[in-house]
Amino acid sequence: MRRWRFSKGHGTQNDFVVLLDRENTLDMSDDDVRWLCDRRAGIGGDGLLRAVRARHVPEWDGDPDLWFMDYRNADGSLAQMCGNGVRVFVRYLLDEGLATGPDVDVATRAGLRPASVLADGRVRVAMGPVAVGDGAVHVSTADGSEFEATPVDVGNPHAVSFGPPRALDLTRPPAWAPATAFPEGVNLEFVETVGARHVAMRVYERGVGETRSCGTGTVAVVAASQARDGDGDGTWTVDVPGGQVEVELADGQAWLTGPAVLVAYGEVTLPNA
Ligand SMILES: N[C@@H](CCC[C@H](N)C(=O)O)C(=O)O
Repeated sequence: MRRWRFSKGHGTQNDFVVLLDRENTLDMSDDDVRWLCDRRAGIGGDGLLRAVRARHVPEWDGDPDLWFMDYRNADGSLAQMCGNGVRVFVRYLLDEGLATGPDVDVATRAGLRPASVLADGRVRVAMGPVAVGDGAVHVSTADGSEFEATPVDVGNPHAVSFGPPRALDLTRPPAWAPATAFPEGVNLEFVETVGARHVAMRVYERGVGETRSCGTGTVAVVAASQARDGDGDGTWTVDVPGGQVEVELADGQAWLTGPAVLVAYGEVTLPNA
């Protein structure tokens, strides 16, 4: 019988199961991830964060003593980065006494992500470089809406469509073309302007479906908006269905600030493999 301790947390209602696997002994399968993230049969979450010492991760060549955030989407797939996940991960490490704050460096598949807990409890993460791609990708949603989306790389792939997102049908996966633009899939954001440096968005996440927030998606949306408007560097407010975050852009680098909440600790018995 496999019985694992877990936590459950969220960042602007993008929610995660969190597991501690210090010495990489859990032997977690993709089926385990899917079951843990299942909202009816398991615990439920948009994704899973496994905390493992970086020395056990072959693709990590930085400080081996850091905590590595092994992020999985709810469908079991790996992703390079998760902006809301990093904030929740930092909150988890601090609450569990696994790191000391207010500054915590997190190793991810997209590289090092230095984070700081602010006086108001929010977590600010250095998200690294953001690259807005040339050209456009065609995106269409289930209700028949059509967009020319801007590709943006935030360590993971995004395509940002401009137009009021409220009425879009995101219960079914949007289509995008050409397929060669994103051979490993893409996260799709739909954004509208609310005011000066203030936008609202919805997102359809690769490996998950529509979620109530996506941290890397908010960064992609701000970078695409800045490029479109020819705006200078600065701080933007992004409304998502699950709350609000701040994104700062300066010299092609981004910082993401938002809440990180842990709501439960427990023990879970996994079904037999
Ligand atoms: N929700 C995350 C992004 C998670 C990964 C994404 N679905 C992908 O596959 O790239 C965030 O907050 O950034």
